[in-house]
Parts: sequence; C-alpha cells; structure tokens
Amino acid sequence: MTEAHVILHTQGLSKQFQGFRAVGSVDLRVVEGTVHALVGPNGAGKTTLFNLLTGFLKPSAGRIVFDGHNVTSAPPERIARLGIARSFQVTTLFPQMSAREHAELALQAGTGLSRQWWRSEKRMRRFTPRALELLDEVGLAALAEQPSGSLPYGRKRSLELALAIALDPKLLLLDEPTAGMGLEDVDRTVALIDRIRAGRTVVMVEHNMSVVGSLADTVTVLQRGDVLAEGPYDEVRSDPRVVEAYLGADVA
Ligand SMILES: Nc1ncnc2c1ncn2[C@@H]1O[C@H](COP(=O)(O)OP(=O)(O)OP(=O)(O)O)[C@@H](O)[C@H]1O
Repeated sequence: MTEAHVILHTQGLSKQFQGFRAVGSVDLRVVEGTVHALVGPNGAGKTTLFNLLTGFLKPSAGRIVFDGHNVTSAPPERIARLGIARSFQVTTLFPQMSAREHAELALQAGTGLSRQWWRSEKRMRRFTPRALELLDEVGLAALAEQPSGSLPYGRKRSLELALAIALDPKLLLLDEPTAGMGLEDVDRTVALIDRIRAGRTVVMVEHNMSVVGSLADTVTVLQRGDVLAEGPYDEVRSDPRVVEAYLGADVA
C-alpha cells in the first residue's frame, strides 16, 4: 500500500494574542484529495487556524508546509499563488457588480494585471467564457447578469465558492460554507461541494454536523486551541471526550 500524500502539514503551530493562547500546538496532516473538517465549540481556534494557514496571521511558533513548500509566515499572496484559496465572504462582494463580473475579476486576479482591471472593460471580456463556465459549475448560469447584491443569500454563498475555485486551487479552505442557510440551501451546497471537491483537497470549518458527516473523510476536533480528537466522522462523534466538549459548551 502506498502512503497517502500529505499536502498540508503543520507542526507545533501556535498563535498567542497578548499571552492568550488561541491556537496551542497543532499538528495537522491533511491528505491530498480528501475533505478534512475542523470542528469545535465557539472559541476553539478554528478561524485563527484558517488565518494562519492563509498567511493573514503570523504564527507565534511552529511550521506550515504546503505541497513541499515551507509557507510559515509567508504573505497571503505567496500562499495563494502556491494554490491555497479561501472562500470569499459575502461581505466582500460588490453589490452593484454582476455575478459574471465578479467571476471575471477573480480570474483576472490570477494574471497579475490586478491594478489595471478598471481601465478596460474590453480587456475583461477575454475572461467571460471561463467566468460563465464557473458560474454554471455552481448553478448560477441563469443569474450571471444579476447584480450580486440582489442574489438570495444561498446564491451569494454559491458565488463565493465560484470565486474561490476560479484559479483552480489545489487546496480549498471553506469557512462555514452552510452558515445561516435554510435546509434547501444546505442540501444544495453539500451537493455543490461534493462536485467541486473532485481533483482538490478541501479543509472546511463547519458547525453543522450532518454536513460534516456527509462530506468529511477526516474530522479534527479543536478545543481551546488544541486538537482534542481526530479521525473518521463516525469514530470522532462517539468519542466520549468530544461528546463532553460539546455538552460542556452547550451547558455553558
Ligand atoms: N485578534 C485577536 N485578539 C485577541 N484574541 C483573539 C483574536 N482573534 C481570536 N481571539 C481569541 O482566540 C480564541 C479563538 O478564536 P477563534 O475565532 O479562532 O475561534 P473559533 O473556533 O473560530 O470560534 P467560532 O466558532 O466562534 O468562530 C477566542 O477566545 C478568541 O476570542
């Protein structure tokens, strides 16, 4: 049997904020081609860990290796260039711009011409065919010309996914992809992530355990900045330490 390829590896990764330990000493091994979920009660350190992985925060200690590159403390642009993309947040969409224009902009960002985009609408047109393909991939073909501000919430989140996969990242980081959604949108998003995971590795922070159960190959449970448990979903969810951490959080 060949050993699974670890595409993302952290060793002793930690982050302190003025002495407060938000991420303790995390060793994470994400296997290429899998969906790896990060779960844990509020304040467990999930968002901080994401910010460390994408270079938005610098670690206090430890190491991050992605696809053979040491990216510890690397700037976000370098990490993005190496193939890590994070799902955009709804708040970063420009309400007047259409879904297609957002997709064109995301594609254009990969060409290094970012500062000139506004100079020529004609220049953007070369990205139109791929932009429409991307929107089709996330079920937004019929809404391509709508201003993004007028899209229903669930569709805005689909647009974020389209933007995150625009540059065909090797590793996709999804921050609570179903947060705030109704059942129908949750189901559609699960099906969508299941489609776009093909040929990629996904790390997602997700609170909805049925979403985690449907998508994740591996689950890492964080608590107060440390890894509490890790393994396949069925194993992890019946782990007494995990049950206690969640019950404890509920009671609190
Ligand atoms: N910039 C900061 N300065 C000080 N403390 C911070 C900062 N960012 C996060 N923290 C603290 O670090 C801890 C971990 O926060 P983090 O947002 O990573 O948790 P989380 O697991 O993502 O929680 P949630 O599920 O609520 O989003 C929290 O106690 C938080 O208050």
